[in-house]
Amino acid sequence: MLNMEEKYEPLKELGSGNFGVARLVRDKKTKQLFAVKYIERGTKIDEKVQREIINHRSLRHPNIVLFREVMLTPTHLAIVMEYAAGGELFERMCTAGRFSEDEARYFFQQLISGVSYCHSMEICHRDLKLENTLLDGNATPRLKICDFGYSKSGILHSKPHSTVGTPAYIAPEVLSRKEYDGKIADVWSCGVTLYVMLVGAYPFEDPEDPRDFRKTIARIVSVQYSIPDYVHISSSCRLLLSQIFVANPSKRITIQAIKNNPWFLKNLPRELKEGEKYNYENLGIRQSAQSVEEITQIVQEARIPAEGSKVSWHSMVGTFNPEDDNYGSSSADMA
Ligand SMILES: Nc1ncnc2c1ncn2[C@@H]1O[C@H](COP(=O)(O)OP(=O)(O)OP(=O)(O)O)[C@@H](O)[C@H]1O
Repeated sequence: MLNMEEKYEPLKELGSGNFGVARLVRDKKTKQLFAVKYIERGTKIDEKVQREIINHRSLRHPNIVLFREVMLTPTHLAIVMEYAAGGELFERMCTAGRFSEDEARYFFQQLISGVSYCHSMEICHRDLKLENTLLDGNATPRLKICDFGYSKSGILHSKPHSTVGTPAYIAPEVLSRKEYDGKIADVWSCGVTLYVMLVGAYPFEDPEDPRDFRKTIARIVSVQYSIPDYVHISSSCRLLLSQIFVANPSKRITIQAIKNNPWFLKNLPRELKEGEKYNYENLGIRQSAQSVEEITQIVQEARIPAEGSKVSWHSMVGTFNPEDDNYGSSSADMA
């Protein structure tokens, strides 16, 4: 079996996250491009990493970055996945300032399509946000949900109760520290994503004091948001936002109801309509041939620190501290 260096040629760095770096590589045989996330071997490879990989592996949908395989390098665990050449949707929105309603709907439809699929596989994402959605390289870009670091499977894992996610995107019930339904909490985060695309700002942040986490929390819990006068949003879109931003999860609109909402259905691309099958084989991308057992074995092996490396005692994931007003928009595990 080929090792990482024999199989893939490294091309450039794509960026770095909490866990490590991501690189663009080319399959030496097929010449196809892939993105690889490298996580240092040793204590950084924990249950969460394993969960991310196993959950990601089971998903196969045009709006979800496709998992390909995991490999070991002498120093890192390498997660090979579909390369999204269009970069982060967040960057695109920052460049545009905000999106028109039609543009926002175009991306929102794809987001909901991907999330709905995840939920049908009994996986909730728990960290949906603009920064975790990438775009492919097409002229009419396709949205790709990535980063399953906080995902939970209803089959493999217990019901979520820990406060994870990114403050600006967190649903009220997630803040309560009681058990919650991860799928319904995902709906709220999709609503925040839609608002951010339309307005170019976070719905529950005080524009005068955006970094004051306590204020944001208070506004989330009391569902206090408004749409600035200078932003034109149709009444049907406002209605949908108001149906998503409902504090009581049992009264919040469901993904299924969003998919039947008139605003959502406008200009819905054919391929997103129920029943349309998307064929990855046409793109020449084959999904992972690795079994769950093989992946588990590789991940277990990656838990052993690389020879000669210093043992890292702390995981790189910082514990969220509400006292720290520099939380920014990055994800944090607040359990
Ligand atoms: N499949 C991919 N295709 C293209 N670019 C990617 C892909 N996956 C990640 N990237 C880019 O690589 C960078 C690092 O990604 P990574 O997932 O390691 O961290 P992150 O998402 O920024 O943060 P974290 O995982 O810590 O929340 C990001 O800027 C992201 O845009």
